[in-house]
Order: sequence, then structure tokens, then C-alpha cells
Amino acid sequence: MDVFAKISGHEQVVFCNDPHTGLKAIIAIHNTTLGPALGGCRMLPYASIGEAVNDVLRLSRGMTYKCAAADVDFGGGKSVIVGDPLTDKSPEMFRAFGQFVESLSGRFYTGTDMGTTPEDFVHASKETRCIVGIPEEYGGSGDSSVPTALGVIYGIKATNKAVWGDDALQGRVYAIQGLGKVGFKVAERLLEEGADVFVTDINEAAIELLNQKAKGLPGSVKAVKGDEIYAVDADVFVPCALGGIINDHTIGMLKVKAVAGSANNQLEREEHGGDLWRRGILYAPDYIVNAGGLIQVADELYGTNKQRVLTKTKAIYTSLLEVYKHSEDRSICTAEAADLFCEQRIEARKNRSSFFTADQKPKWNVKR
Ligand SMILES: NC(=O)C1=CN([C@@H]2O[C@H](COP(=O)(O)OP(=O)(O)OC[C@H]3O[C@@H](n4cnc5c(N)ncnc54)[C@H](O)[C@@H]3O)[C@@H](O)[C@H]2O)C=CC1
Ligand SMILES: O=C(O)CCC(=O)C(=O)O
Repeated sequence: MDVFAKISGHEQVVFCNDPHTGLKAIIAIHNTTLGPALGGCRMLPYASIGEAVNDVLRLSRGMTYKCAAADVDFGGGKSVIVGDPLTDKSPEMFRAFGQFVESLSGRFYTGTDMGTTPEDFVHASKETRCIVGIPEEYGGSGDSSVPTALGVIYGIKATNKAVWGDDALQGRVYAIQGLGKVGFKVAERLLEEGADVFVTDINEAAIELLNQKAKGLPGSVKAVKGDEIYAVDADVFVPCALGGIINDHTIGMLKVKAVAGSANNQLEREEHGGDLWRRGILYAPDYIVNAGGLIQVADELYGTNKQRVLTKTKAIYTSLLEVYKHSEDRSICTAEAADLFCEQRIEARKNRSSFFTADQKPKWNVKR
């Protein structure tokens, strides 16, 4: 394998190995034009190191776009830990991970993602200040999945508006894949609003818990298994688990009119955005819909202000409507319209950075 060809779009990729704690992690820094890299840390029992490398490279690239779209002073990065979050975690492992993050001297900030929790990062934060999204009692902004889920709800509302001319959540049927930190909260909110949801998760306990919650709520839950979620009679598909789920195999199964969820990298390949568009399925670009968590953790630079985070997260609604309009005006798919917007924003910043100004401490130094 030509490693440098594989990482040619990235600035830096760091392999972290600590035999004492069993830590095997990869940190990928994609682009720091807009600021130091920021991105959560995912822990998964990857089938191979190659799979982990592919995941971290795609996720970190996505963060560059997400940061540009959300207009935060951060660049794109992400990390993955190879292991089963149910059996392989330890406080020492996250402390070791914190030491590796610290070794990057402020080039990379991280927090939770799939398989990791704010509590895991309390351990990491003992070794480095470049940790975001830890509980408020430890000085962080708290669980970033809360604003992520809220942003998904606003994303769904905007998408409903674009498809049906009415942004109400109720009266529609949603197919939710994954009831973890984000998906569960999204499902709860939809049920509170009186919507009906199909759900699936490999973790039966999450489905059981949602069924318990649903008892007092106006909406209804129907659980389905595995791939059945793609083919249910729903209006909106809400992917909240793994990426790559919009692919050659699943696209033909979808009966929905729209896709709007939190999962990162929903399109397996770029052209799947065009495929959805040609089939008349409106795709809400993942990195715009799921930016709520980023908005909250990036806000830690200024000392978190819940009202500010809420206002910026709600703005996902208007950002999405703008993307839909760009896509319509230019006759390009929504994924392409969003990418173009972000690339122009990064390019504009690059030009500005090349203009000499007096030496000034970057804002993010307040964290160090
Ligand atoms: N936590 C956050 O604030 C953010 C999360 N995201 C993305 O949203 C997605 C979900 O993240 P979290 O809720 O934090 O993760 P999580 O680990 O808390 O939840 C993921 C859920 O998906 C389930 N799952 C895994 N494989 C599945 C499959 N094949 N079919 C059905 N369910 C499956 C898991 O059992 C778990 O319940 C991920 O793609 C993540 O990268 C994006 C932005 C921010
Ligand atoms: O939510 C976080 O802690 C950081 C942002 C992130 O990794 C993401 O949006 O995927």
C-alpha cells in the first residue's frame, strides 16, 4: 500500500500504540486552514486496521467541511480507537490517549463520538487540555449529543418544509437507524411530537428502553431488524448509526422522500448523492444536519453559553434551506451544493491568511 497516496489529502496521521493499556488509536488531521483540528473519537471493534484507517480518514475530512459549514474557527480532524467499547475500555486507556493528544501541542482537539462517552474523556482530560464535551461539573460544555440531536430535529423540520411545504414533525413516519446517544434523543422528540417511528438497533436494550418511554407519549414505535429499516413505508430515513449506509445495495430499497440524520459519512461514495437526487429523494447533507455537537464544543473557546449554542444549532434549519435552494438553482445534488459552499469558504480563508498582519495570538490559545 502506498501510505502517502492514501493520506495525500491529509496533513498528518498519527498512530498511537500503548501496550500497557491496550490502546491502539489513530488520529487524523485533515486540514487546519480554519484553525486547529477538531473531531470526536470513535471506539469500534474494527475488523482490520485498514478499516480503521479508512474510517478515520473519511471522518476527519468530513470535519473540515463541517467546521467550514458551521463557521467555527477549527479545522478537520478525528480519531478512532480500535476495540470493543463494551469490553475493552479502561480509564488508563483514555489517559494514555490523552497523552498522545497532548503530544500534538494543540493541533488536535477531541471528545466523544460513537462508542465513547463524556466520562471517558474526563480521564483523557487529566493528561491534556485539548478535550471538549466533558461534563459541566468538570468544566466542559456537557454531552454534545444533546445539541446534535436538537440539530437533527431542526434539520428534519427544514427537510419536511422543502419536501411537503410544512415543517411539522407530526403526521409523518420516520425510520431511525441507531438508538444511541443521538438517535435515542431524536426518537424521543419525534414521539413527543406525535410522530410514528420505525426503529432498529443491534442493541435490543435500547429498543426496549424506547418502548418503555413511548408508553406515555403520543407517537408509536415499531421495531424492525437489520436491513428492513431501508424498506419500511416511511417518509424520512433518519440514519443515526454507522456511515456508508446510502450505497448501491440500499438506495433501491428506500421508499422515503428524504434522508436526514446524524450519522457521519452517510454516502458510501460521492456519486450516491447524485443517485438520491435523481430518484427524487432529498438528502440533507450529514455534516450540516449533525453540526449541533460541533457547535457546542467549538463554543467552549468562548466559555460555553447555552443560549448562543441553541441559537446557532437552530440555524441549521436555515442553512439547510439555503443548501436546498443552491442545489435547485444550479441543478446539482444537495451534497455537491454543500461541498461547493464549504470549499469556497475555506479557499476564501486561505487567501486571507496569506495577507501579512501583525503577530496576534490565535483565539484558541485561551484553552492552553
Ligand atoms: N455524538 C454526537 O454528538 C455526534 C454523533 N455523530 C454521528 O452520529 C452517529 C451516532 O453517534 P452516537 O449516537 O454518538 O453513537 P452511539 O455509539 O451512542 O450510538 C450508536 C448506536 O447505533 C447502534 N448501531 C451500531 N451499528 C448498528 C447497525 N448496524 N444497525 C443499527 N444500529 C446500529 C449502536 O448499538 C448504538 O446504539 C455516528 O455516525 C456519529 O459519528 C455526528 C455528530 C455528533
Ligand atoms: O461532537 C463532538 O464532540 C465533536 C464533533 C464531532 O466529532 C462530529 O461532529 O462528528
